[in-house]
Amino acid sequence: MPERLGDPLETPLFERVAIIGIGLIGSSIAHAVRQKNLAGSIVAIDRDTEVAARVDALGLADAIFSDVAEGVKGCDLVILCVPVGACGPVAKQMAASLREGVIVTDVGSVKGAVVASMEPHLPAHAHFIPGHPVAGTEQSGPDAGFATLFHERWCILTPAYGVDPAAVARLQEFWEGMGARIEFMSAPHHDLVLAITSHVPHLIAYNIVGTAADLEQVTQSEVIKFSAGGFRDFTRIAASDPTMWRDVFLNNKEAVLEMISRFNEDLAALARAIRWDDGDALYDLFSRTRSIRRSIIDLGQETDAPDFGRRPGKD
Ligand SMILES: NC(=O)C1=CN([C@@H]2O[C@H](COP(=O)(O)OP(=O)(O)OC[C@H]3O[C@@H](n4cnc5c(N)ncnc54)[C@H](O)[C@@H]3O)[C@@H](O)[C@H]2O)C=CC1
Ligand SMILES: O=C(O)C(=O)Cc1ccc(O)cc1
Repeated sequence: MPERLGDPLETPLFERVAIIGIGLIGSSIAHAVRQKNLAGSIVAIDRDTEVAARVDALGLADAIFSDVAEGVKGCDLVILCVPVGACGPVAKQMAASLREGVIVTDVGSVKGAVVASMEPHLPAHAHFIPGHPVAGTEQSGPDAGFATLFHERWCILTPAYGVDPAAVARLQEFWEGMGARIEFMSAPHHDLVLAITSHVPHLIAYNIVGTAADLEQVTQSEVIKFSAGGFRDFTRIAASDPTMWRDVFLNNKEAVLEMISRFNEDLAALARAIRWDDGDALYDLFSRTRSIRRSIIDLGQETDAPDFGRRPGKD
């Protein structure tokens, strides 16, 4: 296995990296870039002045801008870390300021809609390589980030056919420098896979917490008091950022709706098994799902801790 958690690079991979959107993901990238010396300098760009002030206080960047077009000037790597619905407008704002040969990438949880909204704005001299680190937490904002977020996590890249392989290799090296493992796939396939592994699970969490909160026969304090069971894990997921997840669902409609309809069918079959005392059907499914959990742990992709992301020193 290649060394992922090694020493800082002697020579940075990029001269000047612009990170647009300094929330959980943007600040984690900034920490990791610093720690591993992956870029000569870091430019942080965020439209929110309070975020910019925190970035300054935390010392996350060498320069801070609120104007995207100003901030990206002279950068050889530009990473969009904004909610997916903002990617198109941001691409439009920065297009005319992009340096010759720049690599433009993003971290959005949806790929098809991000590509469709960004690509028309980008100049031919930019190498556009969409990306998605499959690593995160329910936290958001510049204080939530940490350098090890991407360690041993997958980062999916979805370059279009014909994109310069040398640019793809450089971006791969960048993510590997932050400890991630790279997988390549098409944008539509990414959106289908993530719909079932991430988007629908978040929707289910939002829904179950909403349903519990609305129950008339159970008080709010009982929901909180007895949430030590499975419900507690759902509340963590349902605490995820509302803007980010609104954008995910509105931008991956087709795949999410397809998975919801499959999910509804399977849920109806479970309800039927309960109604007709079909214990074998329940036992069979629960045994199958238990072995899936065990194989995820065997693959080293999860610990028995409830959190998906790891926040050393923060939990
Ligand atoms: N939160 C998570 O666990 C993960 C999130 N992602 C993706 O990463 C992206 C960012 O997510 P987070 O870091 O969690 O969000 P966040 O809410 O922590 O940070 C987003 C930042 O973008 C800034 N922003 C929004 N619109 C902007 C604009 N037009 N121009 C400049 N700045 C703007 C906001 O002020 C905020 O500081 C999203 O696309 C999300 O889908 C990917 C993997 C995991
Ligand atoms: O906190 C969790 O459990 C997550 O699932 C984090 C996460 C959220 C969105 C992504 O696109 C990738 C990872």
